[in-house]
Amino acid sequence: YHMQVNQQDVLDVTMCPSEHEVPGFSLFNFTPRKILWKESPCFVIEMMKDLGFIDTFRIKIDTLARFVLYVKKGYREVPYHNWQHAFSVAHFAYLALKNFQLVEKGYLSKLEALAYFVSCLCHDIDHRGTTNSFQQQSNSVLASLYSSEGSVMERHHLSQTICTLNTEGCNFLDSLSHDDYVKCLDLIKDMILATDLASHYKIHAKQLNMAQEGFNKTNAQHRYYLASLLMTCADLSDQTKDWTETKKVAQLIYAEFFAQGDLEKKMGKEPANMMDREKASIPDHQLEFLRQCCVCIFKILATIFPSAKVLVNAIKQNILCWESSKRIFDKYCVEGKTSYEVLTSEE
Ligand SMILES: Cc1nc2ccc(C(=O)N[C@]34C[C@H]5C[C@H](C[C@H](C5)C3)C4)cc2n2c(-c3ccccc3Cl)nnc12
Ligand SMILES: [Mg+2]
Ligand SMILES: [Zn+2]
Repeated sequence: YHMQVNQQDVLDVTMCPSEHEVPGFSLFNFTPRKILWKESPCFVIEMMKDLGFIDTFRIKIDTLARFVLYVKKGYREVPYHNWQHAFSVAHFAYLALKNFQLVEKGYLSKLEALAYFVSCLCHDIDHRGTTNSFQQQSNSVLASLYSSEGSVMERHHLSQTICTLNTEGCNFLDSLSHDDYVKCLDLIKDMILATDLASHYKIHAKQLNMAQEGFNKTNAQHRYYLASLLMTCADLSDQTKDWTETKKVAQLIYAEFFAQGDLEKKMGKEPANMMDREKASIPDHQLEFLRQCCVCIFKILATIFPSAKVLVNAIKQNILCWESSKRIFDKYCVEGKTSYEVLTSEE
């Protein structure tokens, strides 16, 4: 683990001009993918300053800058699960913290808010663009390490996060009290493991129940369900943006899925339909995913935070767009094009 981040890079980030006043930056319809890759580390620092973390936790900026640069280097150049995804997920955490006033209204403690933001930034570190089931199928090193506990990739992302914190000059949490430090790492563990979508499906009913009963701040289970919900919403936040963004993100996700499918075919394995570029019907699969998974999760969020209603509406809008683009897909697919060719062709 000897990737070097040079001192000049660290200085550039610590000196980032605070006039990063990008109009609409803290609104739900802002698309963080438009932030320049080179400037993104500065924006991470700006968001943490704006959220009050620097003062509350006496964070040294140059240590934080080095941590952020190592985390950014820790992401691979895969189509979807790259640094840009991490940055966009952390940006949603920033939006949620500000717009739902999660700390001000007592939903999260300041320490939980810090853990939430950091977990979003780190939740997919060193992702290879392949799924947990692929780790088992291919008997990867990560599977041999973690498959007995499940959530193979997520356990690896957590391990990479801890390793980065323990890298020389990167532990920006070292001014926390011992108890707060242990508590923070515990929270980061729960939050990163919560991003395994298979785990989300297991607690979805309980989260719905919690929202209907009414969130109880003194109930530890409720706090755990809310933290998990906030992680899943951040991870899926691309789906709450406008159609152009949603379509662009779908191209990246399926580029990853189909690359895995191609690999599985080479390994003599039969890929799942959603991974097979010859069989997948992208609009159908996306309509199912948005209707079965996304809308439900953001409706629970909107039950607790009424201002999240706009996010549910954005997803419903994207469902309509997938339905109308499905008609176009069906026409072209009759002519023998695969749905990926249609998705990536300029309309
Ligand atoms: C737009 C969009 N579509 C997506 C369609 C499908 C799936 C997906 O993993 N489905 C499942 C379906 C069942 C039960 C579990 C395990 C497996 C079997 C595979 C989940 C994810 C999708 N996804 C994600 C995303 C979120 C978290 C981790 C990885 C990813 Cl890729 N982020 N955006 C999207
Ligand atoms: Mg993940
Ligand atoms: Zn993710």
